[in-house]
Amino acid sequence: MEHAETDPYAQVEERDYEAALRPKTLAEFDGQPRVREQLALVLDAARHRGTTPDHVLLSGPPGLGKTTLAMIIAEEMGVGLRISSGPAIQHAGDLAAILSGLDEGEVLFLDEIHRLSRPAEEMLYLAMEDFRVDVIVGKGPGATAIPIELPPFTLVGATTRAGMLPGPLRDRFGFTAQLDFYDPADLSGIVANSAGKLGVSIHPDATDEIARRSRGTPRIANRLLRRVRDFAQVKGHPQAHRAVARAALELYEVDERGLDRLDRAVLGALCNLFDGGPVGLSTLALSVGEEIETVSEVAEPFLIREGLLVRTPRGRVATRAGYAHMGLRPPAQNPALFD
Ligand SMILES: Nc1ncnc2c1ncn2[C@@H]1O[C@H](COP(=O)(O)OP(=O)(O)OP(=O)(O)O)[C@@H](O)[C@H]1O
Repeated sequence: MEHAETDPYAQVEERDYEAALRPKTLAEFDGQPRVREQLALVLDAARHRGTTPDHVLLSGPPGLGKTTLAMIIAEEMGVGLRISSGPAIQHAGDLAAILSGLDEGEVLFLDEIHRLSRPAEEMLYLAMEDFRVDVIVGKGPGATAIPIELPPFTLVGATTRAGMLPGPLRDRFGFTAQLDFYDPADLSGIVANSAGKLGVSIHPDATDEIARRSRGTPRIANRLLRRVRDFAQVKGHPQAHRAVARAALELYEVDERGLDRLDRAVLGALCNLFDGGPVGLSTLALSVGEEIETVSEVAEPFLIREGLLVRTPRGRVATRAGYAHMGLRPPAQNPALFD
């Protein structure tokens, strides 16, 4: 999903780094106060009733803490966690195997749940509602459905696109949370905590600088912290202060507002190649050599939120602020441009 690291060794390192920094409990989870409070209530209610918590749907852009929250739910309930994802489950049989292997009370985390195949999705309806799956044996008129009882479990589904989930699936989640981008103060706290876990000495000015450039996303904040830490170490600064953070982030092409290479490429292409638009998503993605999903789910939500780009029915359009940010002058006559 994320575009930054493509080297497999770097990916493993990145995963270990993320795992080391993941908050383990709800109390350690910074930001998203509403979601935290609501989720705490869902978990408390389940503890009171002595049942498994309701199924939970988490939606929001990548890197905001969906996987982390799934892990926290299992940790807080003192149960095991199984992890899979929509694209990994090709056939309904794959899902039946996962479900029937669950232990009582376990949490099943399904990432990218909007990408489940139709038969798997239908199997999930029954599993979520009645803790049962019907396994079809045989073909044609002789086929029979063998019901398999499942232990009660909690499904935690994650999606970057809640709108793409079919209604019947969405309706079967007892609790739905939309994760929002984090504000800089929360991100600054996350960076300070992460620095503490890593034993990195960092000045609050530098955590603020990192937070401001992290696009509202903890994953990016932690990643930028790593760049700043490396830079400070290599250049021999015992403490990372603001100037060190700025120099490190400039080196890695993260600008003042947090736009990275991909964001600038998308916005630059929109302004320079397409006169500000409107242009279709697939053409725009092609022009920057990226997957459509990467552009629409990683770059665009941030550019839209910053008021630099707008999605219209006719395609993507740059705003005047977008032009200004790229240091470009908007074309005199493009009636489609937004203010
Ligand atoms: N609220 C938070 N407080 C502290 N750290 C956080 C928080 N949310 C996320 N993180 C950190 O950000 C990183 C990414 O989080 P996570 O993997 O949970 O995101 P995600 O929403 O599941 O992303 P994706 O959709 O790409 O899988 C992790 O290292 C995690 O520790």
